[in-house]
Amino acid sequence: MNPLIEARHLGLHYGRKAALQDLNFSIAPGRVVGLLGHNGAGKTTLMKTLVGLKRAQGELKVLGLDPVTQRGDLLSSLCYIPDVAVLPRWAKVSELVTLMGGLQPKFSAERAHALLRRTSVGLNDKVKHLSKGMVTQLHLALIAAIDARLMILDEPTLGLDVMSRKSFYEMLIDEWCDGERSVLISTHQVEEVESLLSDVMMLDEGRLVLNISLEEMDSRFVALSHDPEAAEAVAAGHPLLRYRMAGRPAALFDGVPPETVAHLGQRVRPSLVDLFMALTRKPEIQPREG
Ligand SMILES: Nc1ncnc2c1ncn2[C@@H]1O[C@H](COP(=O)(O)OP(=O)(O)OP(=O)(O)O)[C@@H](O)[C@H]1O
Repeated sequence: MNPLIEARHLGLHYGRKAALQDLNFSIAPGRVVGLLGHNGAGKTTLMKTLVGLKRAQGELKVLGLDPVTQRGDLLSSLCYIPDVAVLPRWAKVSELVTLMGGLQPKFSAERAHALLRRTSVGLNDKVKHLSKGMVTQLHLALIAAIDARLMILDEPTLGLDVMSRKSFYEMLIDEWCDGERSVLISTHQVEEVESLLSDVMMLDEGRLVLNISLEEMDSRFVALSHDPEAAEAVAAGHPLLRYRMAGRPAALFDGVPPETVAHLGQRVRPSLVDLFMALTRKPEIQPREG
């Protein structure tokens, strides 16, 4: 199957600042990919590049098209919610549905109505009277009613409470993902999205430090939960990260822990958050030695 996104040696500078550095990746159909990274890691820049709002060096094909020179064609098969997404406050929901129908040939008003029935947003409501969570649900309903192959969401649930975030992701997975379409979602809610994702891409200061399926992640990374007395001996095995898991010290290894330390604790499954911390930690959050 042809990948929906194919990027080779992507790089982008803002003046002297390297925002994206030599990124190589592809996204196949039917994937739900999480794009994780600290503030300023380059997530928004990458997403803008994928939708043709920024021009990067290197080779990039999205749905087989060049996002800058073939942007018009690309936007007919791609949905994108930017991090600063806004809907016109004066508009009624029904007016937005009509507007979308005029703008997007692959938009289905019927589908939008069906999606909106899952939410507490009414067709006669005005955007300015909706809560932040309702506006986000409305936005997703409008975007998910487009029969596209790829959806790009930049921190779609920012500022929403936990219930609104949950219902947003439920609607996305139940109503839009069909095994053929792919979604790329950037988020800081690493714990919450872990169960939704098929793959994860981690950016750190513009570099792709991990690009892996959740299945591969499970088989590749191992955490060792151990007694406090074993801390020094475990540290000698050069783990990626030392941290605490369920109140006990733990160490995260890329691959099986070395024989010298494997017997010192119990092997446990590391979470995505553990891995994120290990691969992208900033000096201020590194565990203290000793
Ligand atoms: N228009 C711009 N001009 C100059 N520098 C920029 C511009 N936009 C972003 N940057 C810089 O590029 C880097 C990547 O920024 P970007 O917004 O892509 O990160 P991000 O991962 O989306 O961050 P956040 O999680 O805070 O939204 C940062 O160092 C940022 O300061």
